[in-house]
Amino acid sequence: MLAATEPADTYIRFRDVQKSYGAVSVLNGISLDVAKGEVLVLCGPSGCGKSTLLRCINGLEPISSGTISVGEHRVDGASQDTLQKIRLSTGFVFQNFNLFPHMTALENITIAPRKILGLPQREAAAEGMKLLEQVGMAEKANVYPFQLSGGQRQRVAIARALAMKPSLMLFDEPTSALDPEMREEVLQVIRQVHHEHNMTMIVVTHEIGFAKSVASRAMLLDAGRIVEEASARVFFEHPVEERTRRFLRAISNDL
Ligand SMILES: Nc1ncnc2c1ncn2[C@@H]1O[C@H](COP(=O)(O)OP(=O)(O)OP(=O)(O)O)[C@@H](O)[C@H]1O
Repeated sequence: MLAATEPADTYIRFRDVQKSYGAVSVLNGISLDVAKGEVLVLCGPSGCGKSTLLRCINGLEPISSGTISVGEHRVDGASQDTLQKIRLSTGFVFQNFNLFPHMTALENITIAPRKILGLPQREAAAEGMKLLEQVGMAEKANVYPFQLSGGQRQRVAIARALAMKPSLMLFDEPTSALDPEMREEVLQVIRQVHHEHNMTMIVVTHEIGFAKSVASRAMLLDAGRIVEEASARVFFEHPVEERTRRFLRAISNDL
């Protein structure tokens, strides 16, 4: 049952989440709601807990206390069966692509639908080709990851995540390993995925232009605490907290 203050269309809900690695406390009382179809941009200094927060969402990291729910599922304390359901409905795109090096672009995309969903090869390949077209990579279907640029690898990784028809996409610094000229092509694909699928997304990124163009909300995390959370327009143009202003100045100077 939802509390009266919670929006009915909440897809991800954190309540007072704490996460420690041994004696090191990494998330310190995170409470957060992400609505269905919303794009939340998450930023913060190195080591503040951004990747840990993403990994807690699909149970890759168990939390120390508090509660997390995703869709109809409670993540903390979930059975392996439930965790599997949550992970299958969550696409995860990492900084370093994590493509299988010995498989072509198309094979990278079809492997999970074939092995996990039991899709016949022909159907998986047809779906895979559609996705490669969507990310502008159809002509590279039979090419291996080492023959692709970083931006192209990341576009294949996005198509691979989409092949499982997720309801949620988590992006962990998807462009930070890329040269500046390749970043835009990946950001454009992420924008397009959102527009075409109206998918709920959390994107860890410091790309302000991208965040302004696609994010509904943005949030600054520092030392495992939410410093500021606001609409993307307010967050990037009129942040309330001095810490946010300082952070935004610092990342603008790095660009
Ligand atoms: N498996 C682990 N065991 C122990 N400590 C960890 C583990 N994973 C992360 N940490 C620590 O937790 C803290 C937060 O790490 P996390 O990767 O979530 O930060 P981040 O904000 O994503 O950083 P970055 O921007 O550098 O990727 C860091 O101090 C990190 O060293």
